[in-house]
Amino acid sequence: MKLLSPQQIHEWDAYTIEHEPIASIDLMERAARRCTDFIIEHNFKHQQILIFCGKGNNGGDGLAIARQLIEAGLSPVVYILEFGAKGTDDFQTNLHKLHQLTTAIHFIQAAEFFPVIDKHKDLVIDALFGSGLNRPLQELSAALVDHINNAGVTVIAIDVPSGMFIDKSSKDNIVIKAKYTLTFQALKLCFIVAENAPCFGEVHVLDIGLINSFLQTIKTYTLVTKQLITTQLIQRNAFAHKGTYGHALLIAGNKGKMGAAILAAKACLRSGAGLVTINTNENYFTAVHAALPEAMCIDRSENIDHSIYKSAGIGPGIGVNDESAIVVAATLTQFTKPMVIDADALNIIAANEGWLNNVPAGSIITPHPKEFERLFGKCADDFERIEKVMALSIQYPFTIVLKGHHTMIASKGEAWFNTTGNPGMAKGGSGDVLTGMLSALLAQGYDPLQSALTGVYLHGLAADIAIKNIAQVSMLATDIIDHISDAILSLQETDDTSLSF
Ligand SMILES: NC(=O)C1=CN([C@@H]2O[C@H](COP(=O)(O)OP(=O)(O)OC[C@H]3O[C@@H](n4cnc5c(N)ncnc54)[C@H](OP(=O)(O)O)[C@@H]3O)[C@@H](O)[C@H]2O)[C@H](O)CC1
Ligand SMILES: [K+]
Repeated sequence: MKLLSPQQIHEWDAYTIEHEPIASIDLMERAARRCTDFIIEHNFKHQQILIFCGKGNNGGDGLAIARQLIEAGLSPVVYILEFGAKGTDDFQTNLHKLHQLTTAIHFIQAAEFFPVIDKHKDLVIDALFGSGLNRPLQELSAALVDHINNAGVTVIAIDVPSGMFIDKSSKDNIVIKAKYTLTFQALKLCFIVAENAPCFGEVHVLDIGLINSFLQTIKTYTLVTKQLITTQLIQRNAFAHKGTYGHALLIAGNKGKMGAAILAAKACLRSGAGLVTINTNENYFTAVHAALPEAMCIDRSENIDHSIYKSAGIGPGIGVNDESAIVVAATLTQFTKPMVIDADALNIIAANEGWLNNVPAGSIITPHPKEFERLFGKCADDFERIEKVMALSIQYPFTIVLKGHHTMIASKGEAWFNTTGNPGMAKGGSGDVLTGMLSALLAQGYDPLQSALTGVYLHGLAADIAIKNIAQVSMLATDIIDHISDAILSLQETDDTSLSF
């Protein structure tokens, strides 16, 4: 599934109108019908539905919803934000139809016409502005959105909360705070970024029958879904032995942080690496062997024969200190195969100018936003960060995994956003698990981008499976590891639950 810009959405609309073919007004009717069905099915216990409409097609949707609700026996009241200009053709057609059914249509020309909103009795449908928003809300429209937000009422936003841009930052702007957003046909970038989360609430993607073949021609961000991942899986060979699936080296752990190394190593083995060796201080070998007998250890002060390892993961729990910096510098220059670089290894690279240029081609770096900032500087907002990641993925020969609720994976100017995972993962150790998983996939011969997409997806999926039986607040990184196998097994099932959002 792809994340389209407003222009691409508009073109998709036009493509469907021409090729289905369907009249634009009928497409609006279909979109409105999906929203009306949602409202009726959810059986909101509110006594009064207030529908706020602009005069574009988003407002047209609102008018069509009002009519369909009346036809279903409800009595919504419609408020139209009046700027003096005529509405779009489909808006006007729907206004005309609505006038035949009700007189409860009010025009708002000034703040004195704002209705009193009772949060206990009213349900608000926000159809003021949709994908046609081209500037921040100001004056009357901003005052109306403030008025709705201040009422603390349940709001259902149609397509997008009014005031929210689809593909650029709306930070510090006035935006509707919706409890539900009913967006048409596909997710949009605005629902992927954390900065918009307080405004979009629960996002439901409603299928309005736009023609999917249009998407084949579109180059844009893609969502990582089950379908994408299952097509990339490498099947195990019946004649395989432990050497077939690679030996992963994990340069991880240090005094007080051996847990990071053990988590990474266990995740690495659970994700299919044939052999795992942890490079750490000799003093901690016993801890590793007690917790994970399947893992081997080599001492950090020894010279490493890099040739025997198919992949390396460096960073979890190594600490930012001179000894670790020496290991990072040596590994960057001597380990010529793809590696996963995480945590303190990233912090060490960030603190040493020019080291980023030594990262071997085909590697994967996995910063969270703070580590990203240390490496590449501050960004004003989430959208600027996404653009920066895109530019960096062209500039550098490595894959960037920017961790977050919808982890972004970028390589060579193309980017994907993950769809699995949950807030239970916001706990120490989750990142170490991911490093182990990615190292395992590289060791098995997945290419770096495939490893990043598959590893990130499975990591989130394992956590999603874990919370079926564990409260999100109680989930541990170990629980993610314990469900990696279930996640892999579930890829063999045919239903595609990953598309739900
Ligand atoms: N495939 C689909 O997704 C479908 C979408 N539908 C719905 O259509 C809207 C998009 O409708 P559109 O008419 O293009 O745009 P809006 O309704 O969002 O906006 C209308 C006009 O409002 C003006 N505008 C923009 N920003 C502001 C602002 N800050 N303040 C005041 N006015 C603003 C602008 O006109 P200007 O001439 O003033 O620049 C907009 O053109 C989509 O979101 C869906 O809800 C279809 O119903 C079905 C298919
Ligand atoms: K809206």
